[in-house]
Amino acid sequence: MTINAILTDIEGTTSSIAFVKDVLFPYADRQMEAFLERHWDDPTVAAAVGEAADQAGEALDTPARAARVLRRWIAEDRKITPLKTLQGLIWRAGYEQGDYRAHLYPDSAPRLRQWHHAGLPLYVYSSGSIAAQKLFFGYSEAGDLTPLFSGFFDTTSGGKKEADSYRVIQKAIGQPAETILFLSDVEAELDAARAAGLRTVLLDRDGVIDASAHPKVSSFDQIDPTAL
Ligand SMILES: CSCCC(=O)C(=O)COP(=O)(O)O
Ligand SMILES: [Mg+2]
Repeated sequence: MTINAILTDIEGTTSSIAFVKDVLFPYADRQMEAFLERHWDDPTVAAAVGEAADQAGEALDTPARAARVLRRWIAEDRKITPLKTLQGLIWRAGYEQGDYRAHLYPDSAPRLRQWHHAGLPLYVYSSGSIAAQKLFFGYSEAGDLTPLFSGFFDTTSGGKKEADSYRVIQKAIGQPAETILFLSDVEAELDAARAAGLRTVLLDRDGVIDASAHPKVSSFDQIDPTAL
């Protein structure tokens, strides 16, 4: 069966977990309270804080109270949409000021470019907000890769371990499920994608996974969409 589109995860797949955990998350953690103080009346920020309050089940009526909950969620790596929205807004300044550029494994950008130039539409599905994904690939170590992508999906399509999320994404991509290849480093995400009918490949970047129910590679160089 031909592959008509590739849907890729970011953290642990195109890019290292360490960049997200050791650079991006601490940056958002450090800036959260000051950012909320500066932007408290911004409608996007106010809506995200309101949504966070609903999910936390407590009043987040000051920047300090909101920051305490949001920073705890960062430490717990919670994939909660309002947290992801606020992280994306905070990371923008870091990218624009040149504090960091997004990490990419050496094989990621060349293969993404090759697949794009071969006419294969590429999509991203990450727990990071769509705005954060565009910043990530816009300010990557390999330059601006955003033109390579035909679309971006985040937790507003649902959680990455839920099969329904992949059904939503498949409909948006508009290709038969069995012609969409999903790339991820997380077995539970691949299980959910497979349950929705997508093809799957597990990225085992550090070569530490003994066995998987999914085809397993350690590099994008080992993926040939025409041979799947
Ligand atoms: C878009 S960059 C930040 C990624 C992020 O916030 C995250 O939680 C990583 O999630 P992923 O689904 O890419 O593993
Ligand atoms: Mg991942």
